[in-house]
Amino acid sequence: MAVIFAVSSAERRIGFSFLRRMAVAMDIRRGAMDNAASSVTVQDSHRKLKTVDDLPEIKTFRMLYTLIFKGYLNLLNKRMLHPKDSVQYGDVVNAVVTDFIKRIYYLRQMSPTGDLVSNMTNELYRFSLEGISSILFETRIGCLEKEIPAETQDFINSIAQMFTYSMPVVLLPNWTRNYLPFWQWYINGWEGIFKFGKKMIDMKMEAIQKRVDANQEIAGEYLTYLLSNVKMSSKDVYGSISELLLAGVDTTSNTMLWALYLLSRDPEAQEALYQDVTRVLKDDRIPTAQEVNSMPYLKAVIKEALRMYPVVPMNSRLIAENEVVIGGHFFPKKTTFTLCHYAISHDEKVFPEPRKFKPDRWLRDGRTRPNPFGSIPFGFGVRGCVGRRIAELELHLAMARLIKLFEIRLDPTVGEVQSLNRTVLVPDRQVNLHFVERQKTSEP
Ligand code: HEM
Repeated sequence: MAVIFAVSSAERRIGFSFLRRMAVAMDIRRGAMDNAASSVTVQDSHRKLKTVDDLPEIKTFRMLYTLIFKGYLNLLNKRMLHPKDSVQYGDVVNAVVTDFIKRIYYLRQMSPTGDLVSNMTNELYRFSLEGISSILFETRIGCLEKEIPAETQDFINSIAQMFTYSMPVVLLPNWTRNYLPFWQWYINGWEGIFKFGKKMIDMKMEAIQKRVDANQEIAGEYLTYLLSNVKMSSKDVYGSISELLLAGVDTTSNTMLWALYLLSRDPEAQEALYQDVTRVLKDDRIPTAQEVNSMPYLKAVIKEALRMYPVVPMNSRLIAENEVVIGGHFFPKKTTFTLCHYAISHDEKVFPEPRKFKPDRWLRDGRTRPNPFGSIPFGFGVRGCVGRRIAELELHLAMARLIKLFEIRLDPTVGEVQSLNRTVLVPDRQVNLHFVERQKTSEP
């Protein structure tokens, strides 16, 4: 039995319920729950304060809902959700991985031991932001350069500012906004994010227009597709790109961090991963997105890291229309269910030895595999994660190349890392890793 937190917004009271984990997961699969997410509550509370148009973050929520109700999400999904679509971003992601590896070499050289990279959270954040920006904006923004361009640094600071103050903004009563500075700092963060996003999108629009004027073919990936698709207004493009940008950075970077941390403590798993990758990549070639499909252990490592540290540890569903009985408990209409992915994916009935890193449990080699709904780190259904395939592509391509080049060892000063829930699951301390080079290769 897991503790699943159920909030009844209809009766404006909070209740706790003991539910069977799988019962809730199964109901999501059957689509018993509505598709609205919990952010509605935040939207409603903001709406009381000012009109929707006055507030940048309301615009974001509203745009997300517009995207869903106008069917735009399908448009975004079309370009992202399916493995065959995400494959087209393989080269873009690989170019970012190349620069990330260059940076790892540079940082190692600068370290006293010649192989240490400190503060991996920070380095992986740069990697993820560069990765998702290069997909969304179709241009590089310089996060992996030795000196980050000032404009990009402002953008990074704005994201941090918005996240830092989102907590006090949600927790404090609305009247405090006139007296305390948090609300304004939070809004300023959003403004910085939109300013950067808008500039990137406008630049792309200008380039597309020039090509149209010159009767040239329009070539490009994600943004070009959205901008040249008549169904979507530029305002909706600004909103959706900003949303994707925010959702795609901390999630991917922290998952990569947990996977590297787990591997650094498990030389056997690391060796199995090395064998899996080198079996496919016999020379110094860069793996393609398709080749990753022939690396089952690599995929299993990422699945297991997401099971142990589901980076989005909770997500919600609102049952809007019907009352339901789950696990013998009655829930009225308009009950918001918050699923605790962390509790679900540590159920020992589904995952024996749940606290042990065992990528093998995911292998399709004849063994009984866990119930696929035992771990659903990307959520499920129409409101499941839009960026799943992009995230997996980034994680798989980066991990394959890192493990081929280096043996990863945890710096002994780090100790046992605990996870903290800060909306995403983050480490409770700075994680430093030694990247011990395996052999000389043609990588920089
Ligand atoms: C390891 C990486 C990631 C994990 C574990 C993750 C997990 C999740 C989860 C659990 C949800 C809620 C799903 C639900 O309610 O059923 C979600 C939603 C979402 N994710 Fe991700 N995510 C990741 C990476 C990304 C990336 C890279 C992007 C962007 C490219 C992205 C974009 C989104 C968006 C836009 C939503 C909202 C979808 C909606 O509300 O309909 N995510 N993600």
